[in-house]
Amino acid sequence: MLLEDKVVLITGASRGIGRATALEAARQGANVAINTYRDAKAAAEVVAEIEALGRRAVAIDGDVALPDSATGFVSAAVEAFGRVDVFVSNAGICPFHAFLDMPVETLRRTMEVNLHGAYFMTQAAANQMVKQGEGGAIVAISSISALVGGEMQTHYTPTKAGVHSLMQSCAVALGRHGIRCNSVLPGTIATDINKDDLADPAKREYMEGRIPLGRLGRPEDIASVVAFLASDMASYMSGAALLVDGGAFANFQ
Ligand SMILES: NC(=O)C1=CN([C@@H]2O[C@H](COP(=O)(O)OP(=O)(O)OC[C@H]3O[C@@H](n4cnc5c(N)ncnc54)[C@H](OP(=O)(O)O)[C@@H]3O)[C@@H](O)[C@H]2O)C=CC1
Ligand SMILES: C[C@H](O)[C@@H]1OC(=O)[C@H](O)[C@@H]1O
Repeated sequence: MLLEDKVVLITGASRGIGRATALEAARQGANVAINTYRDAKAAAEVVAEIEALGRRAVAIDGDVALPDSATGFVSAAVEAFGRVDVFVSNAGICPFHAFLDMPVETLRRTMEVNLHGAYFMTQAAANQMVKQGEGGAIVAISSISALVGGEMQTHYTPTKAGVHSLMQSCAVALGRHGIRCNSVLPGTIATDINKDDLADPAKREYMEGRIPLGRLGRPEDIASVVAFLASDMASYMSGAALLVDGGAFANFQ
């Protein structure tokens, strides 16, 4: 097992990639603290699924856009499990919208959840790891969108480039403490975040057609890579970005 007896914290773990990552961490032997936001029922289900795998879990409610949610999440996790070994910054939103009439509030909220949220949470987790003095691993879910644009994602793609950049700078800032910081760049993974966008059969077919492996990603495709980066198997990786997209980025023509 890659994460035996580690304490793993994950934001936005009620569903999608966060949920799959929480379950994979438990399968790999970790006890898991999940941050959730609006869906207490889904949070309770994830906790029950982790417990069914024989590991311990707690769910802590909080909007990642608020600095207090970060300190609250980390202190609740430490209260439950005594320490933090791995932090996964996953929570994110992507309300598709055109550029020319982007509502200010949509731009602001996307920046605050995706980028400020990753910043506050990473900072709180890192402070706990530094206090423990035994290093740690931080993995942020960035995106293929850190590298390429999207017509309806002008507010979103900069946050994903920012998350990747945050991990690079944190790798520099935290290396002396033995804390590794890396990002994962998923391609198109079928989750609720793009359910409406991909409900258009033409858009779905186009996106699938871009992928050499011939299918959209599944949350589990990302969870296994996060587990690897969080584990000692990746002990000399820091400041790196792993693209997990079925080959989509490489497919120019
Ligand atoms: N799916 C994809 O194709 C890709 C996704 N990503 C990134 O992966 C991450 C996860 O997305 P994905 O699983 O697809 O999407 P989902 O919509 O399935 O899940 C998003 C999760 O984030 C949580 N969340 C949203 N806002 C907040 C908030 N303010 N505070 C705390 N939690 C919040 C949601 O909680 P709640 O249930 O309460 O709303 C939910 O658990 C995102 O950062 C996304 O940008 C990157 C590349 C591709
Ligand atoms: C929400 C998008 O469908 C998804 O998220 C990303 O980061 C990529 O742009 C994916 O296509």
